[in-house]
Amino acid sequence: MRGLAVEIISIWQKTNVPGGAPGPFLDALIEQTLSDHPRLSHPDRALLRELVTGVLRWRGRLDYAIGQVSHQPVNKLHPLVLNLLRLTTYQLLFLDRIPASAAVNESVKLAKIHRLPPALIGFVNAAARKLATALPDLPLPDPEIEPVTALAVATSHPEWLAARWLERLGPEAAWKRAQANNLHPPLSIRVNTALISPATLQVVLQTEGIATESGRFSPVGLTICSLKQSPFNLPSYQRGLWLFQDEAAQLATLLLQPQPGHGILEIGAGRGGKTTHLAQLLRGKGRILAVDHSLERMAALNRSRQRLGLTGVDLLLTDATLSLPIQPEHRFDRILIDAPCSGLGVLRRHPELRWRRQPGDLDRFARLQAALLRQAAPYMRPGGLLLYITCTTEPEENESVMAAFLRSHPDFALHPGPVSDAPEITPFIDADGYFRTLPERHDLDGFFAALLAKER
Ligand SMILES: C[S@@+](CC[C@H](N)C(=O)[O-])C[C@H]1O[C@@H](n2cnc3c(N)ncnc32)[C@H](O)[C@@H]1O
Repeated sequence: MRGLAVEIISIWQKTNVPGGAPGPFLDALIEQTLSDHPRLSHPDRALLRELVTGVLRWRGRLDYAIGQVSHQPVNKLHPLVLNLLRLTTYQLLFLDRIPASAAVNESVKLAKIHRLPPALIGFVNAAARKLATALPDLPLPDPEIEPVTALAVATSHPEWLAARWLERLGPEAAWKRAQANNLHPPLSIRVNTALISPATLQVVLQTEGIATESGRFSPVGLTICSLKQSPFNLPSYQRGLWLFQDEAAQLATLLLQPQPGHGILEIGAGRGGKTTHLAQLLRGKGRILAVDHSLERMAALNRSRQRLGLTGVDLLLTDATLSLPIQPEHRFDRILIDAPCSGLGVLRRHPELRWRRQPGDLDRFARLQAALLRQAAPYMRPGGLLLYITCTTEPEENESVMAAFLRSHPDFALHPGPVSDAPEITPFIDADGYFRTLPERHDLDGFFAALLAKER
């Protein structure tokens, strides 16, 4: 298991260099490995996930500890040696069910299996032993003396993010934000209300051995209490009764208030988390044109709509920053821009993203988001609604993009007042009229949404 974990971590690191072309998602690498090893037991599968995501979540803290016992700087260590030591340190710090001696011996065994030269095997052995002895008393940087480094190391975030949040939010809120990013998110699912009600699905899941609770915020959400088997083999999943989705995403979609019979344009449909929700709300009446430039994601959306038994969705594979292949006079009742973004609001769900992102990414995404809005806006009918959603907490991709769009599109305005179709949204609308969910405040993914109305 540990060998597979190190392999996945090493592949992710090699293919996701900050500033380089985007590589495969960590989730996809884990899923691929699991499907290549179908005989792994459920506990082994769970352990593999925990080791891989745990090491990448805590990489900053682990590297700090390794740096304290290594005579070489961490960034100069052989990549495999570093990943073996990260795995060992993670086990020593966070997994008390694995004895320290076993964690140390395992790292040496893996170094030998990978045929590292004897000097490097010796280095792994010595460093792992030192870590096992030193870790319990290893002091962390003092927040009074080095506030940025202290936050970055203790909560395992890159220094640029720690510095940015300390400056913008102040120390208390910055620490809460960073700590919340290291908690495991609840297992939230969305009920396919085209086929079943939330209450009935709870009963069905109970018969399958899965206890659930009602969604805390979303009227179509349930929370799985604990999962001791692969959820994807459950009959209820295969019959399309539900899908995994954070409640923040469910709430954000409700803002658009689609009505049966509506024509909806969705830019950035991806794997269709929100497309399929919109299709549920249309109740088979109306059409959604789901646009994305990723063939792999459109294929996943296609599979998802089939599994969920939803109709009325047309797929358009195109780069939506360029002029859209839609009749110029065509108008939609609703437009959803589910914008590509830095994902800094979903670090608890995708902990590895924090090492992938760089400060310059925020402006790069803002330009992309502005281009998508610019191309879609002319297709809005007067009196219609446009919803802009991101899963980032950073103003460059949220408020600034909206302010610039509203300046250049005076026929659009922020939708005033409460959302009549979805009263559960109201507590998440801030004083500026934006929808916002925060991991540290709501135990939800960090989403931002702005609902814009086009004048009649
Ligand atoms: C936030 S994700 C979509 C999530 C998805 N809507 C869901 O709810 O599951 C943003 C999507 O924008 C797509 N995208 C990024 N740049 C694009 C472009 N230039 N044209 C079209 N789609 C783009 C990405 O492929 C990605 O699927």
